[in-house]
Amino acid sequence: MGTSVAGDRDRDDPVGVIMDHSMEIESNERMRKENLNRWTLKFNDPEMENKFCCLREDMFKSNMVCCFVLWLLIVAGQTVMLPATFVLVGSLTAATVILSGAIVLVMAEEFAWVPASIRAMSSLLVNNRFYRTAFVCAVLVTMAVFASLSLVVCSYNIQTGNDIEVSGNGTVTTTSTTSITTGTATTVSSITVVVRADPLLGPARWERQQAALRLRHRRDCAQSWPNASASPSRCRPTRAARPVANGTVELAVEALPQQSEVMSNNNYKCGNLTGSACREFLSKVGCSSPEYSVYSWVVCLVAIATCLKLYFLVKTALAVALVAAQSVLIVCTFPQVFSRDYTSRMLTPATQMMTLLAVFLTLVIHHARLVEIISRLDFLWKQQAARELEEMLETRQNNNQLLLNILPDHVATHFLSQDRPPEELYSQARDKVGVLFASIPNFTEFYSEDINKGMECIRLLNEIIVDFDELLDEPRFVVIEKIKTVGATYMAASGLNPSHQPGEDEWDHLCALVDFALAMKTRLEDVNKHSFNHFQLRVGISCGPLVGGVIGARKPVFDVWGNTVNEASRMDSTGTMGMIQVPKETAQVLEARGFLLQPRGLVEVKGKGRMETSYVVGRRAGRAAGFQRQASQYSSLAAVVYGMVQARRRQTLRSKAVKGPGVFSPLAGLAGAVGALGASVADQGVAL
Ligand SMILES: Nc1ncnc2c1ncn2[C@@H]1O[C@H](COP(=O)(O)OP(=O)(O)OP(=O)(O)O)[C@@H](O)[C@H]1O
Repeated sequence: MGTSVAGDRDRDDPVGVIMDHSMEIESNERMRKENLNRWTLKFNDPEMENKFCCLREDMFKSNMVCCFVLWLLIVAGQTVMLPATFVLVGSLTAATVILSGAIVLVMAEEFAWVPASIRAMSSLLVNNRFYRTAFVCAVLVTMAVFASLSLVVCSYNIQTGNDIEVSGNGTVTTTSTTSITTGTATTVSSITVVVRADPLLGPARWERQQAALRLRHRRDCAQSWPNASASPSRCRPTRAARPVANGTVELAVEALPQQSEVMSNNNYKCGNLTGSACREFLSKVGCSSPEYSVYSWVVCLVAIATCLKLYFLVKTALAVALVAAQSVLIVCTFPQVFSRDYTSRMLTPATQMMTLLAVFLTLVIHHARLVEIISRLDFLWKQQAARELEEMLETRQNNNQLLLNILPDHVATHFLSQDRPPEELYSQARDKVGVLFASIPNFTEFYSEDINKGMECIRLLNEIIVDFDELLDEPRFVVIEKIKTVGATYMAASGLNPSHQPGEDEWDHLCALVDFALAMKTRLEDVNKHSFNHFQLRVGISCGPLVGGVIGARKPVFDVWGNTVNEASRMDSTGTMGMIQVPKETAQVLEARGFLLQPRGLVEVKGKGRMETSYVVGRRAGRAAGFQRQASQYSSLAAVVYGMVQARRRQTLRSKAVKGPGVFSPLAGLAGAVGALGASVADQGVAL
């Protein structure tokens, strides 16, 4: 699409704009060649074609309304320009009613008051490409057929003859008449009487001759129009007799029918009337502008073009069929209408009309092809954009998951927030935090590089650590954050997250930390049972103030520092296998909260001197853990997700173990698990 490049470039720079434009064209061209069939413009990929065909067409309704407006334009044009005969008015009214019904059907989906069955039909029409196409074709054909009926109105059969003999005293007269066949009746439209004048006739005789002629004409006129008396002007000679040549005079009388009496007939010709006489006659009978029928067809072609989403081959077929039918009407069925004497022009009316239709046909086909290409390319771009967006969201979700697994929830949230100042150092000082160091001192005895270069030992250590991690998924340990593992030492802290509101007791999290240490011991005993080992846990816990933060530009880690941390580490290193050692202050806090403690006495601690410490034996009977879970939804979801990652990882590790020893790669396993997890979380609609 080239928008990113365009975005960077100065929009006022004409060279940049031209380059962007040409890049866009080139990329569209490439996309078209790669994906679309050259002739049918269908997608090369059937699946893509299927998807495209199943798209709901939002413009269908507006296109149909547009067609209806164009029909009203045809109606207005024909009503104004053509004689308002029964056939014309009837056909236009019928077509308008039919098309109105079609529009109501199309729009029915929008209105609640329309019966449900009609709304269902409407919805089917809008959503199903096949029905939609058939419907549009039916509407366009209806428009074209009814627009063509105006031609029939212009069709009259005008015949001429010399069937009227007028004789006077001693004079011989010939007449020529023009008659119009209207339906079954033939009426005389004009009589031209040529009288050979008798030079011997005196003025009185000549007058009598004229009177006789008028009389005769009135008789013929009355025969043709029984109700001529109602409109005597019809049978009145239109001009006085005039001498023509060589002693002859011409007396012309015209009896023109009223427009309302003109009936249609398929055989139309101007008889022996030519040139201006023909045009004059036609203007009197009301069919002086047959080209308006052709203009109506042109409007029908425009209506085809307005149906933007109609498949271009269907549009082409419709337009070609319409123009072919119209050509047949012009050339074969009604040739007289378009073959009047237009000697002053270079092209006959028929040729002019055919040229006009050919030009519009070409335009409509070209437009249809362009619209089809654009809408299909647009579809491709949208598909690509949707794919990229999906990938982007997945990557983002995976990144978030990784961050949430690496950092404590509240720290990850801080780094994921949009309004965080860039390059800002994250650190936090907390007053009342618990720190735990839990090590397996006899793991070093177990570790041997003889078995698969130590991989099996690492695998077992990993199993143990994963077991400890799983404990953190329990709601009661939500206030505990794993900080890291150093060798076979597990380090965790409680009360770090400022968003965890303390309950009644601000040291609840410390109690949870001690419970966690007890649970770790139980887990390790389970591992021992299954692996026939005798690992023992040595735990040191301390509480007090510390500083937490993220350090490092590459592979940043969250860590904690301070005397409390050092003290906890020392409690571990100076502790006893299988025991939880705490300093005096921590022991007091725990004792007050129902823990059973066994004083150890004074212990020499590096850098501190002699410290009074105690062992935590467990909870006193009857004092259950009083900690109430106060996790935010965010962190509980993160815990669930993390648990799923770990479960998946364990499963992978176990299945690998069953298959045989292999190289263990925790990061690869984690990345794979996060990838799979991202999908599973997305499936469950969990928004983190
Ligand atoms: N953030 C931390 N992560 C891991 N261990 C820590 C951390 N902070 C302190 N310790 C550990 O706590 C112990 C006590 O630290 P302290 O700074 O008091 O002593 P030290 O002089 O560094 O002792 P040593 O020489 O035994 O490491 C150290 O063994 C240290 O490894």
